[in-house]
Amino acid sequence: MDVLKKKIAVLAGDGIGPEVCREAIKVLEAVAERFGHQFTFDQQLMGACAIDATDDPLPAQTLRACFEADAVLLGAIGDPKYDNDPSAKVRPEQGLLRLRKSLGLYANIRPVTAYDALLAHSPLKPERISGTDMLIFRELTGGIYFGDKGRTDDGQGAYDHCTYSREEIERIAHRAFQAAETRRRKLTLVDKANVLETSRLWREVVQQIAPQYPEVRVDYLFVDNAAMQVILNPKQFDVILTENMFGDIISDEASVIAGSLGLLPSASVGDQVALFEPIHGSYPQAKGRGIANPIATILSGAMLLEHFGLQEEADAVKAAVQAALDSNILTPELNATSPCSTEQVGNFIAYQVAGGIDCQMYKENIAVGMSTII
Ligand SMILES: NC(=O)C1=CN([C@@H]2O[C@H](COP(=O)(O)OP(=O)(O)OC[C@H]3O[C@@H](n4cnc5c(N)ncnc54)[C@H](O)[C@@H]3O)[C@@H](O)[C@H]2O)C=CC1
Ligand SMILES: CC(C)CC(=O)C(=O)O
Ligand SMILES: [Mg+2]
Repeated sequence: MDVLKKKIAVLAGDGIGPEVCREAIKVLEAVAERFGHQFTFDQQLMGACAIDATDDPLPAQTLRACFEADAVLLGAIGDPKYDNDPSAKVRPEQGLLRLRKSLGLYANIRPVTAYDALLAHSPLKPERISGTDMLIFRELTGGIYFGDKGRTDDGQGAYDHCTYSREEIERIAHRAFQAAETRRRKLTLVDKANVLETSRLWREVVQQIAPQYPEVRVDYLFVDNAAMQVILNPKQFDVILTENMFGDIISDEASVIAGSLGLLPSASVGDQVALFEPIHGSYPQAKGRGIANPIATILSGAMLLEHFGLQEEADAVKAAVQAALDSNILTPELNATSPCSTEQVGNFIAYQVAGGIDCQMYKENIAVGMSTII
């Protein structure tokens, strides 16, 4: 087989970003070794670390590297020094939003799975969440996050405008319908059409597109009800389609079904280079402590492999993650009694991908302090 050569731009970012990216890269390197591919990783600055180095959260060099890459792997950005300073004019999140816009990443796809091995870790009743398998299509380059924002002239008020064009809705709606066709053929549009004009446009466009996908059953939920239904009866959902802010909120909420925010990956796609990132943020409280769960980023790596058309390789990563879950090789938020570190979880998954390892032996190695066996 020909050697597949791919260049991956890595924007590790802030907080736990570099720690979780390190483990995802380790796993992708194990994939390359086992399957005979060549992946090169081009590390670039974005977020608070980029502001520190260049005064710009998305330096031109970083953007150029993304355009020159076959895919982008992102950790997370954000730092409390900006979160706690509402007057800061330059902010890490501006880099992320500008990146999404510049790369045209209009569809953010967030799978939510209830793993049998973790059912007991969710605060939700196992029988309610068992078997959950939903795919959230979050619009990523429009809506209120990108509208005009500012303070009123008297300085006593503020505004954030929410706008959507028909075209912005159509392009992600088609992707969501196409995904639903390959799954359980149900699409739920989450909006606030009883109040918001933008939501009424979303309904109008989805109703117009729906006849092109006759096998897909469409239903509509207001976002407040959806927020409740997602945890009350998550199994009712197949594909959820929604706008930017609602998707941001609903997907963090849905991570409670999986058991941890540190488990949910995502793919952001558009017409150019695609980007893969965990749905969580920079979790600054965990920075440098080795407690961050790397699985969301590792699974984002699996989505990256699928994007390259490497299904067998992606399946190998998912199987290795499953082995970690089944063997309780997990970070402290999911395993309080015998927790593993970020690095140990990454090592185990990479080792599994590279050729397998006996789980019991690995646990014994961890117990005697051999944290780096790969
Ligand atoms: N895509 C991105 O880069 C995002 C960046 N942010 C930024 O991240 C910073 C922190 O924001 P927060 O609201 O605290 O959200 P966050 O997602 O960083 O953390 C929220 C909570 O989720 C849990 N968590 C998150 N990641 C985890 C992991 N890998 N393993 C285990 N538990 C994990 C922790 O309990 C944490 O307290 C802010 O500066 C924010 O702007 C927030 C969301 C997304
Ligand atoms: C800057 C935010 C929009 C990041 C975030 O919360 C996300 O993408 O999920
Ligand atoms: Mg979010």
